[in-house]
Amino acid sequence: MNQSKEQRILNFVLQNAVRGDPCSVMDTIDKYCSQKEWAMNVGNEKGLILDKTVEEVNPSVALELGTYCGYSAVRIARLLKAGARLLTVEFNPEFAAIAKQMIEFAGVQDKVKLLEGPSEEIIPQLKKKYEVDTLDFVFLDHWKDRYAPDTILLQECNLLRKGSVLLADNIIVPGAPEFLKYIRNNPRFQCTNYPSHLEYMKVEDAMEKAVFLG
Ligand SMILES: O=C(NCCCOCn1ccc2cnccc21)c1cc(-c2ccc(F)cc2)cc(O)c1O
Ligand SMILES: [Mg+2]
Repeated sequence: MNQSKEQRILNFVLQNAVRGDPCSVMDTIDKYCSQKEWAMNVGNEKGLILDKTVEEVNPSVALELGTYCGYSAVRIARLLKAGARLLTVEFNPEFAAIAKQMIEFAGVQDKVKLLEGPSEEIIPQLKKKYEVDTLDFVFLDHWKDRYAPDTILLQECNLLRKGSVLLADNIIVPGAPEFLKYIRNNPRFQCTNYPSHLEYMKVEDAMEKAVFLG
């Protein structure tokens, strides 16, 4: 049975990247997806915005919604301090299996917990089942129409504290209009927009940072 694009990306990494070297894994994925097959990794341009935000927050507990092949999980985990952890949620079992191998090859598996399932089921489990108190950082990169409802759900589950930082991908393409409307009109969030480009393309995109004010 012929391979999926995600399997081809993983194979290219296994054959060309340096095991245990997260930057080598990121660069190899970016090389494949810019030269051979486009894929929806956050990429290096928006990835630098993600890096700066993670370094600024220096989270002890981070959540990612939308693992895909594990590119941004590796990107985030490589910057985490000793003892800090990333919980990353993937809905698609095939993608989760690819991401697990990607994360292990990069050598960041001790910092990453990959959770399979829909965000609306997993978010309410974070406190009790996954021993989370509050989240310092949340990267939203899953279904764009889930950004707003999941931001509301995070608040309802008391998972945000004063200063928690949300960073959302794809504000322009594919777009998250309901999220923008919700977050920019909400006095409990301080928002910042970061213009950029769609991964591997000359198409405009942007990220939105939202700091929870408590
Ligand atoms: O669609 C995108 N991402 C989402 C994947 C499914 O996520 C589903 N999913 C993952 C966890 C999870 C948890 N609960 C529910 C659903 C959950 C996405 C799409 C594009 C894109 C841009 C231009 C195009 F022409 C075509 C596509 C770019 C991106 O950067 C993206 O992130
Ligand atoms: Mg994205």
